[in-house]
Formats: sequence, structure tokens, C-alpha cells
Amino acid sequence: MIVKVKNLVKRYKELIALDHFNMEVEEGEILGLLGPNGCGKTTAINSILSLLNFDKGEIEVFGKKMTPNSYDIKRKIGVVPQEVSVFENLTVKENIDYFCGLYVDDKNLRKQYVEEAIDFVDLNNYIKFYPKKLSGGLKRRLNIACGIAHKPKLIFLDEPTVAVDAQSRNFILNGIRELNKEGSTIIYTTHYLEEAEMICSRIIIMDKGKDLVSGTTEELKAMITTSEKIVAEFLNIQDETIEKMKSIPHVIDIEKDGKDCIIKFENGTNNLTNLLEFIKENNLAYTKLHSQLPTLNDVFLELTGKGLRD
Ligand SMILES: Nc1ncnc2c1ncn2[C@@H]1O[C@H](COP(=O)(O)OP(=O)(O)OP(=O)(O)O)[C@@H](O)[C@H]1O
Repeated sequence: MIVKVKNLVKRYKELIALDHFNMEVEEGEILGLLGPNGCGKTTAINSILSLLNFDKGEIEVFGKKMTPNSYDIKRKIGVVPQEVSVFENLTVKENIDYFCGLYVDDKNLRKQYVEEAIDFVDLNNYIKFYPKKLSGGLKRRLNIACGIAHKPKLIFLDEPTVAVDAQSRNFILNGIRELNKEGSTIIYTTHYLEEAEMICSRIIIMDKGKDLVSGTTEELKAMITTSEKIVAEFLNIQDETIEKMKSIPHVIDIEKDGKDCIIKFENGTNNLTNLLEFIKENNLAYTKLHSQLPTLNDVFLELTGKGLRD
């Protein structure tokens, strides 16, 4: 086990930021920590890193109790914080060299690691630039290089793709996969469910300081009641027909979204066939009809009552 967090409680005066939070991370995982704004993700990460004092609970990293002075453990950890945290008065290369130098004493090895980190984030054309001359996406890449240059075995990435263009986003996501393939375990927080679905081997959903559920995206989707949604646009449908539609087997709810009717089904077979029969029997005309499997956002909505990006 690379990280083990048990019953973590953190209070800021009367506010409970972490409420008996639990998390376990195995070697080789890309673990996604997802939750709405203010649910406690950053507090959890900062507690694990021993950057914050907490009120109760246990934290082990690499099988050892984590303390502010656990330098042997910290050497094996890389952190890419939510806010770009680099020195404005150092160039790209000097920044990476500074952060790498905090953990790597050997001069030659440090030089090699800095070069490799620059290659990794593809900032070779910018090594003499100061951060303020870099675009948002390039700054994020520099932030990542500073966090990973010392080749840590465990990497925390806190929303690394916020406010970056699509090209830099793909670059960053591929980079995370690459780091994982090279042997790093990753803990990744994001607001972008599609990203989590793309790269995470397992996801923990947090809300109000608690870990609600954990599993692969497939496992999480299997936990919710909705198993299928059919989106249809009917011509001139009456409210009473929509009410009647609720008697189709396995229909659990019907929502209107503009012109679309979103018909939600719980587990069951032949949902589309049953709906088509209903359409025929009731002489309904439609311009759109397609089936969707539940998304992570549906899981989120059902578990927390709100979307991730509320
Ligand atoms: N230093 C602090 N003093 C008081 N309250 C704080 C402090 N830091 C965080 N909080 C509160 O603790 C709760 C958890 O905050 P935290 O930053 O951990 O959430 P988060 O999930 O990382 O949010 P986001 O997705 O917005 O970054 C929030 O209600 C926040 O307002």
C-alpha cells in the first residue's frame, strides 16, 4: 500500500473540512479524487503531505507514518499544486533545477534529471524564458516539470488542467499516463469527469469531507439506479402522454430538457423496444431518439445531489 488514510478529521474552527475521511492507494494506480468545490480534496492532500495539522486519524505513506520531518518519504513524493507555484525571477530551466535540487544532491544526476524533465514537458524552446513570458498552458507544463523532475514514486496532481487549451490538456493527460507507465503512482484531483474517466484506474468520490464511494468507472456506474437513458425529441407531445410513458417497464423518471425528453430506465432489457412500441401505440412522431449509458456525472448527481461543476 502506497498511501493509507484512516478516519481523518480536520476542522477549521467549527467547519469540518474532513469528516472521518478514508483512502487507500495501491502501487501503480492512477487514483482520481473527485468532489465538488470545497468538499475537502486539497485539505486531504495537504494533510497527507504533512503540510497541515489534522485533528484525528492516521496517515501512512510508503508503509510509514507521515510527519512534517519525514524527509525520506518526501523525497519520493512529487507535488503539482493547483496554483502554478514557480519563481518569477528564475528562468524555466533555473526553476526546474531549483526544485530538483531540493531532493537530488548528486550534481550530474540532477543535471540529467533537469534535462529529462524539460524534454518530458517539451519546454526545450523556452528554457531561458521567465514564467511571465509563458502562456497559461506552458506555465502549467513548467509547474509539472518542477513537481516531477526528481522522479518521484508517488505524484499528487491537483487540478493540473484548469484553464489550459485543448492541446496542452491532451499533452498533460498523455504525460500523466507516461509517468504512470514509467512506474509512478498518481493521485489526481480534477473537476473534469471526462478526464477522470479517460485516465484513472480507480476513482474516489468525496462530498462534505467524506469518501462516499470508490471503484472503477464501470463499478461506480453499476452502483446507481439509472442504467440507461433514452433521449428523444417528440413533436407536439402532451404532458399526459409523458405521464403515461412512465408506465413503460423499468422507467424510473422522465425529465424535460428544452425540447428533449430524457427517459431514465433502471436495469432492464428491451428498454428501447418497449419505448418504440409505446410510440407506435400512441401515434407519436419524433425527430430524435438515442440511447445513452450513464456517465460519471450521473453517478455524481445521484450520490451527491449535485453536478461536479455546480
Ligand atoms: N485555511 C482555511 N481556513 C478555513 N477554512 C478553510 C481553510 N482551507 C479550506 N477551508 C474550508 O474547508 C473546506 C474544504 O476546502 P478544500 O480547499 O480542501 O476543498 P477542495 O475540495 O479542495 O475545493 P476546490 O475544489 O474548490 O479546490 C471548504 O469549506 C473550505 O472553505
